[in-house]
Amino acid sequence: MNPLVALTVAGTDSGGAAGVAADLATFAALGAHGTCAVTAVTAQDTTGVRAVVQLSADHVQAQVDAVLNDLPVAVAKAGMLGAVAVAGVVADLPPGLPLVVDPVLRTSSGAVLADDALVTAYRDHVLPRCTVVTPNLAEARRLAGAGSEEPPVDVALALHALGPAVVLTGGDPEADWCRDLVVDDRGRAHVLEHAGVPTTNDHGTGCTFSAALAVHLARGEPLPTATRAAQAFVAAALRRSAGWRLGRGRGLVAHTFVPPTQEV
Ligand SMILES: Nc1ncnc2c1ncn2[C@@H]1O[C@H](COP(=O)(O)OP(=O)(O)OP(=O)(O)O)[C@@H](O)[C@H]1O
Ligand SMILES: Cc1ncc(CO)c(N)n1
Repeated sequence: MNPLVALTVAGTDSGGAAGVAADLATFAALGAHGTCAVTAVTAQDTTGVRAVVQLSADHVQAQVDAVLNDLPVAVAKAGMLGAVAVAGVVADLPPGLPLVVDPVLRTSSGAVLADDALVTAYRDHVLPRCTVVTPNLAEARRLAGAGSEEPPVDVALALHALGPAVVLTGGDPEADWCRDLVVDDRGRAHVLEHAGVPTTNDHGTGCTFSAALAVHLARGEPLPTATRAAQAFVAAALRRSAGWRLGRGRGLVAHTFVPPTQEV
């Protein structure tokens, strides 16, 4: 039997925690074959982003075409896009292909990965095309043009009004409970609460979550069920890396699935 094939359109993280590395590791862990179209190459580690080389929209399109013309891709996810023209490539993915968009506007270390023109392109072209968008609250407010006083449910509903279902993620290393707010395709809101894992080794959670969500949706699960499964996948990964002491900055969410072979 063939595995499900998933495509990520995203940037690389040289530290191996976020972006394409997280997506391919997550697809593999869930039994899917991962393919990728790289949008940008970052020089990045646990302390932050040092440099970014943006790939041309033509080259991103060429990677997408190579994959789609050869392999039976069942679902796509988009992470860092980096440029308005690349947002256009994502918006032009074949209309029937389910698409999860994790808007990458700024990293947790503070690097700005999207300017105002790219935010506008997300709002006008990418969100109306995608199946589900998975921003955190700061990203959701920026995409919706909402102020800090607007309640999260209203922000999520404003994004839903642009077209997609929404999972507004609420990861918090200090909270006993994390709350992800789901607005399904019919505009019904569900708060999906789960136990927080007390760890600051959480670099890469957003990418890992949206990649896991894409695989579960492609298997036909309704959005709340797929969200629960993706939450559980991230929580297990966070528990696995909670004791790691790797890097000088914010540590990595685990993408290893067998016990470590060497301690450092
Ligand atoms: N400490 C934690 N314990 C349990 N679940 C967590 C924790 N941190 C994040 N999550 C979960 O991980 C998923 C991704 O959410 P998060 O809010 O971290 O995304 P993000 O802010 O976009 O991540 P990133 O910083 O990688 O961009 C959500 O389901 C969230 O609840
Ligand atoms: C390449 C890349 N994509 C996404 C994120 C989001 O955290 C990141 N830090 N780097």
